[in-house]
Amino acid sequence: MTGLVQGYGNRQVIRGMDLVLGVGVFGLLGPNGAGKTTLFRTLATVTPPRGGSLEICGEEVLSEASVRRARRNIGYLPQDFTFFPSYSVYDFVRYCAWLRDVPEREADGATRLALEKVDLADRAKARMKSLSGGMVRRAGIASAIVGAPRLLLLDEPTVGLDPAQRLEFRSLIRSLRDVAVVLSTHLVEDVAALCDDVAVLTDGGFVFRGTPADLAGRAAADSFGDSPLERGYMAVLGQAGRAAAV
Ligand SMILES: Nc1ncnc2c1ncn2[C@@H]1O[C@H](COP(=O)(O)OP(=O)(O)OP(=O)(O)O)[C@@H](O)[C@H]1O
Repeated sequence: MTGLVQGYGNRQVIRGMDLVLGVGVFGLLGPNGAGKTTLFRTLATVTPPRGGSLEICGEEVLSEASVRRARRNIGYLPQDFTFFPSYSVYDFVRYCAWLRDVPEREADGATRLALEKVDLADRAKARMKSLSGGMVRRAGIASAIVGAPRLLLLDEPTVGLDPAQRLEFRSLIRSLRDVAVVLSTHLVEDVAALCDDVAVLTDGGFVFRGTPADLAGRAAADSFGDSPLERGYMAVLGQAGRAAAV
């Protein structure tokens, strides 16, 4: 994306953002209201940009036809995703495969594979409304990865997962090949465990981009936090806040 602008009403939320992503896991950190979900919705082509340009898999997203082509390559797990409660887990993921134009002859196999990857194969026939919160989140992850998208957008995917499930989620993400993953989280340990590249978003712009080790290196002697990465993150936010106040 180049010079991307996004907002609501008179309010600008993303202010002229440039971002190029390749294969790997890109972590997006930022406080509440920083614009992470707004950025995800724009990358997922749910909301057209107000300004600037967006290119997905080498094609600029402009016309309705280019949006449709882009969506075939995008797996998106929104922060609050919806589903038909009476659908079975299998039908929910299969429906998402259909929405993404996964070829008909591949859709059943892709659905089964996605359910296996999130360890829900044995619940395939259960109704969505009968699942626990963590299982619903795993079904959502399956709906995002079904059909092996090239761009995977995961907005706070680990919310509601228990510690064992979070570890399984990490190994699932590590097992993905040839995918650009964008992962937003409030848990810096997820970033430390998964990301090669991390950015801190605040007030609609990036105030940091680098490796998790670079971010940890930004910690100052008086920074808050229980780990080097948390202290680095808090230091970056503190510096951004002071700069904005000047
Ligand atoms: N539909 C909307 N209409 C108007 N303003 C909105 C809308 N959605 C989000 N906003 C505003 O845009 C800003 C960015 O919100 P966004 O949800 O993108 O932040 P976020 O970084 O995802 O926050 P969180 O960590 O709480 O999920 C916030 O000030 C929010 O109030």
